[in-house]
Amino acid sequence: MAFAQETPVTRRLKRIKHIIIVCSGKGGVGKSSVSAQLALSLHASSPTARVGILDVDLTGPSIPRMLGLDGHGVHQSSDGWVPVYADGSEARLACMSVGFLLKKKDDSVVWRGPKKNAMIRQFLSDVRWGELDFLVIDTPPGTSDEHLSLLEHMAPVHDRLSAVIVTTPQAVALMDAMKCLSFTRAVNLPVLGIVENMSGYVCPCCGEISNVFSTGGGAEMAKQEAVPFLGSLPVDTELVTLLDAAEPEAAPGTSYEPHPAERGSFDLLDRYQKTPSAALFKNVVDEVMRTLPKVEEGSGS
Ligand SMILES: Nc1ncnc2c1ncn2[C@@H]1O[C@H](COP(=O)(O)OP(=O)(O)OP(=O)(O)O)[C@@H](O)[C@H]1O
Ligand code: SF4
Repeated sequence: MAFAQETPVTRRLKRIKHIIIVCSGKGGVGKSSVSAQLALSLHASSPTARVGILDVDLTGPSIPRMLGLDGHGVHQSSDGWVPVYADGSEARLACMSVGFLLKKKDDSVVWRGPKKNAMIRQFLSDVRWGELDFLVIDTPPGTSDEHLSLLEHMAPVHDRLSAVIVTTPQAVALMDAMKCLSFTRAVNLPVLGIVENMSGYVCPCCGEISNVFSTGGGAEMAKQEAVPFLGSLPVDTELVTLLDAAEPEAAPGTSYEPHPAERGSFDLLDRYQKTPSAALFKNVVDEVMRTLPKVEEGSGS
């Protein structure tokens, strides 16, 4: 697609087919883990899928840890920032996060709006994503400056944008998810669907899913608001063990000292596929694939 006026942002984004913004009304409902799983599952959906994940949760970047990429840094090439690849030399799962710019992973980011806006513009204009089928964007909880900056900078590619809303089944989370949905309507951002996370509990012994608390609120909300329901994901202890403890792999007999340009070599992709969550998330991806053409067609009209 040609743009009326090519800008540094459109120059990068024109080679990205679909951009999925992951939002939640409330913190801690699993937005980052859903973003990470969406990227991992889209990557696994085809041997040629090219996926990027951009973490714009600037004050709480958790994507590097979840993908086992903590400790990596950003490498500057003559053509911009090189993302860190979570799948090693295959280079089909590219990741960029403010976490890669911090000297220490526990450093905090205390920035005002203009600095956050500049960082987001730089992520969109300077990262050498190359051709991507999907770019998944993990955003901060609620509706923030970061969301507005993203939408402003990506206005020329608005017809490729859509949102996934993550909620948990509890009433308070659903109320906040409703606010998130109102925001997407106010800014004319098409919604791919709602994911209900932490819906039930997978027994680590037998894999049976028990409904410890209420479930089904996300599906009900989707029905009432006439948006697609993408699926329910239970609390999965295997997933926590994998994503929360993900550490970069050290070569045998060495300590891990990543070079900024080094690519990830972590076997997280294979291990994720063996969790109960991966099988359930495949249904979410199937729904995403079904909904995406309808949503994008609608946004272009
Ligand atoms: N389905 C799940 N099963 C088990 N643990 C989960 C699940 N979803 C998320 N978690 C865990 O819950 C915690 C919070 O998840 P996550 O960081 O994804 O939430 P968030 O909504 O992005 O939070 P924040 O508000 O900090 O951005 C993490 O430790 C994560 O591993
Ligand atoms: S779900 Fe089955 S294995 Fe798990 S605790 Fe209950 S009875 Fe035991």
